[in-house]
Amino acid sequence: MGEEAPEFRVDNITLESKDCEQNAIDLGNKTYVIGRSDDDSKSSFGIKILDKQTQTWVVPTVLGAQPPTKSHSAILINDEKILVLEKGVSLNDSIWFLEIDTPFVKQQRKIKGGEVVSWSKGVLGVAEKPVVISGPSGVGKGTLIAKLMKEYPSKFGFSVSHTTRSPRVKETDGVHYHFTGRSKMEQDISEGKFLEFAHVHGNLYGTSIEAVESVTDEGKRCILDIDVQGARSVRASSIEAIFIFVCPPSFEELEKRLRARGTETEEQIQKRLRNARAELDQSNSPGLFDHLLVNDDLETCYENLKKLLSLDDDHEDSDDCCMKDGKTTACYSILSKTDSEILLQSETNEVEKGAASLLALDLSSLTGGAPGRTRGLKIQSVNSIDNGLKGIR
Ligand SMILES: Nc1ncnc2c1ncn2[C@@H]1O[C@H](COP(=O)(O)OP(=O)(O)OP(=O)(O)O)[C@@H](O)[C@H]1O
Ligand SMILES: Nc1nc2c(ncn2[C@@H]2O[C@H](COP(=O)(O)O)[C@@H](O)[C@H]2O)c(=O)[nH]1
Repeated sequence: MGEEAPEFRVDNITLESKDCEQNAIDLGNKTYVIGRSDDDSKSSFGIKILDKQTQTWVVPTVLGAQPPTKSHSAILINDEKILVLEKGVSLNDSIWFLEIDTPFVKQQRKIKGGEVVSWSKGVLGVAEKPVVISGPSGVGKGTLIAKLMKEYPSKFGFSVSHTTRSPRVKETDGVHYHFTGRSKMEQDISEGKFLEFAHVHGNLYGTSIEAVESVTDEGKRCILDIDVQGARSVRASSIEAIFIFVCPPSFEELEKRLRARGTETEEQIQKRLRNARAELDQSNSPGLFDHLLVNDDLETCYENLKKLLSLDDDHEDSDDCCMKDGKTTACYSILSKTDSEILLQSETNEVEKGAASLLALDLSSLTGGAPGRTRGLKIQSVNSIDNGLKGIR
């Protein structure tokens, strides 16, 4: 429902006063007003949309973790997203994208039946695709993932799922799963906090957006251990991932492993085995899984997994990002934009401390986005203002 527009016009300008800073971004028939004003709650980053034809304001549903409320500069990147750069914080923490018409936002608009926008934090540097591992219960997914995490603790991070099933004896809340009640989980799902969820073996399981984002924020590659329904949902989302299905050498061996694990009752084992047949049938669904791995001998399977993930290659991260170590503390604001780059200008005192005065954010480097982070941001220093502005204006 829209409310009547107040009597002022907005263009691509920053509206600033002592207690209020807002950016107004025009796109087609709409103007997006981003930022906090005097009457907004100080704890939220207000967003309003003006329909210029009807002169009505709409307050959209805002998804995703939002930037802390500080002053910012903003610029339209394309008809799908706006770059919002927070002022006064280090570059690593300052880059945010407000998605206004991405596929995810379009999908959410349909679900929620109203105007929706979504925040997605930018993450600097080369980012590798998340890895989705599926396969029938008892095939050894958890065992393989545990080996990977043990050998490469700084490279991989596990997406800790939520589940309504009870913890097993050796399971810890927050480590193996977030154990939760059904009504709480259903509530969180309805509020859009989950990337995917599914009813599996009689319980509800799901991957929260936060679970994936917290791994990405640590600069690690995210591993998801989810069932085939979950893999399908992630495949249908905007997240680009590698999908691996782990098969048992035989059904008999699968049953043997499940029984030997000793964590399920006979009734639960029977249910998991019934579901295993269906999951194995779906492993060949066209376009779903990128790789099938047979877990016969554990060490052989683990070596094959490492090959799939290129862990046997000695490849280095790309060297062309001046923020490769992600440690810069300099602060920047938006200067200008071309089709391929956005120029960022450092605050004067940062140059004195030796920070690059001008940086170029390569727009072709962006991957991912809501739900989740916008990854792979490539930023290069531009030697001089003259060089930097060549072809920019
Ligand atoms: N290659 C293997 N050979 C023999 N036993 C194995 C092998 N891989 C895993 N196991 C054993 O099989 C059992 C099931 O493994 P695991 O718990 O990792 O399966 P899972 O696929 O994660 O199951 P779930 O989906 O139910 O969580 C464990 O007891 C594990 O030690
Ligand atoms: N769709 C999802 N499936 C999940 C998730 N977390 C785990 N799982 C799958 O559930 C079964 C059973 O797991 P268990 O720990 O009870 O043995 C297994 O296939 C997992 O892959 C999730 O977040 N979403």
